[in-house]
Amino acid sequence: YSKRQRFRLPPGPKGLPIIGNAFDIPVGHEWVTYAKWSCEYGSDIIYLNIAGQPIYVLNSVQAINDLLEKRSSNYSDRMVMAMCHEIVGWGKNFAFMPYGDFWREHRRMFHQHFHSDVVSKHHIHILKQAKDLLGRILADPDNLTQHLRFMAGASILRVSYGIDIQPENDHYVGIAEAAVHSLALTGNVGSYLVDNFPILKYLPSWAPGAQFKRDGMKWREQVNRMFDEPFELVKRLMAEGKPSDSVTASLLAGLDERKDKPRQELETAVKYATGTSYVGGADTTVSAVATFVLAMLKFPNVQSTAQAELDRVIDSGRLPTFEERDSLPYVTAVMKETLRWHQVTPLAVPRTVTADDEYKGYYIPAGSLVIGNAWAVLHDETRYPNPGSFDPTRFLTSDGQLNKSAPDPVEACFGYGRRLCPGRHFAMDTIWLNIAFILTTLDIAKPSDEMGQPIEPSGEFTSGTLSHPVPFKASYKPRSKAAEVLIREPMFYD
Ligand code: HEM
Repeated sequence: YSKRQRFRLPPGPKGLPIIGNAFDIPVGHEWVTYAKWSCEYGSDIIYLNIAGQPIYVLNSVQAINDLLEKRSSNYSDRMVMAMCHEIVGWGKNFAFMPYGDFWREHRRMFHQHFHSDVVSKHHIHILKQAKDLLGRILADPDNLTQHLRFMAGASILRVSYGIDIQPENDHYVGIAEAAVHSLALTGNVGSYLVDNFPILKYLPSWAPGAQFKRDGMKWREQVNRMFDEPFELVKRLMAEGKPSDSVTASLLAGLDERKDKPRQELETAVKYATGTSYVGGADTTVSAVATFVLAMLKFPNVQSTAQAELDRVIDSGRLPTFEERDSLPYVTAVMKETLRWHQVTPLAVPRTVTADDEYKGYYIPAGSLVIGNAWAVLHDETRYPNPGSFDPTRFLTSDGQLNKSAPDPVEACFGYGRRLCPGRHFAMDTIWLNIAFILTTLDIAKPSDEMGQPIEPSGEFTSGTLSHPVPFKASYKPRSKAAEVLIREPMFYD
């Protein structure tokens, strides 16, 4: 009896011998099923096991705070996946590095250039790309995702390496996109047999059945190019006495004072830390701004209320600035609601447990995978009533100011504890400004079909670590002649 008590596990679907819950886990939108199970089993912590790998899904803000925040030192490790991290080389991305000193070095370097007090030095690049986006949308309204990718990729590459990318077929974007493609193919636990049986990684590439090794080596080259090429460019320019104004150049310059570690080791950390920013920052921002546009189609009253606020605060003929953020609480609430309504990363990035633990009388062995279900937290009716509705007023007081005591989606949408997204300030500034620029200048509406009927967006989202709105059509019209001029005229940051 005492042994059974000691190894008591949380409730969850029963599963089959050996393979466990392999067939219970839904193929898509797992976050919704996990939240449903949580209600059905009456437990905010759910247990699953896939072929012997224990998985704990946390479905409440309390469980997430208790484990991923308060016991962060035990819950900050990542699972090493043989295919993605080792063979293809995505282990260079510090978001996937095991918890420890090596990861800490990268995180510290990244933090120096993206924490809340310094992120404003990147505003000029965010402004330029947000303004550029307006013209692109207007010129080619059917390719929103492509324009958002340009906006996000261009600002992160400029900030990280000082690279101004070409409007079409840019070399560095091409390299990064090719590399990121392999992350989508290999990044999910269980996509490759070698993840469950790591011994297979020692198979030679030529061996029958080792196609994964051959693919892996090809993808590895792309990943290496993504980390190496822009970094080498910055180094070359520095050697020629023409250092770029960039995070990489600044971190490299700072290494001259470091005597605690060999130079080569520190340079590698700079390379990996800045290389991670494109992967962490490009697609995530794309998803968030696309979600905002989708919400404007489905909730036109929100769009008009936000535009009324902008018209009140911003004189006609100019764009909002970051300095005016405090005077635009409704626009800020739209950004918060965008991040809450649908999460870019509904299950964040899973953790592994370093040492055996116990929570609410349940046993959590070392090596378990722990998933914080951000979607469940941000759709918890007790904290966010009527969670399916896009309602920015949930973050406002009755007199229209930001309500400091309302729950904030940042509690879950950027992850948790020591591995909380370090790019969140940059991300929120980018999303806020793009929302403010779009609402100031453009009216977003459902386009009409041949019969003149409005085309409804499906309102669906893709599955995977990163979730995007399924592509939808929208029409965009300048809100006035002045807005049209504003979009076309160069600004001081162009
Ligand atoms: C809407 C935008 C974004 C969302 C929703 C998002 C979300 C996340 C999440 C959920 C994690 C994992 C946290 C955890 O394990 O608990 C993460 C990690 C990370 N993010 Fe973001 N992110 C966004 C934008 C960015 C941007 C713009 C950057 C870079 C400028 C960035 C850089 C990173 C890095 C470097 C990590 C790894 C942190 C670590 O493992 O220590 N992210 N992000």
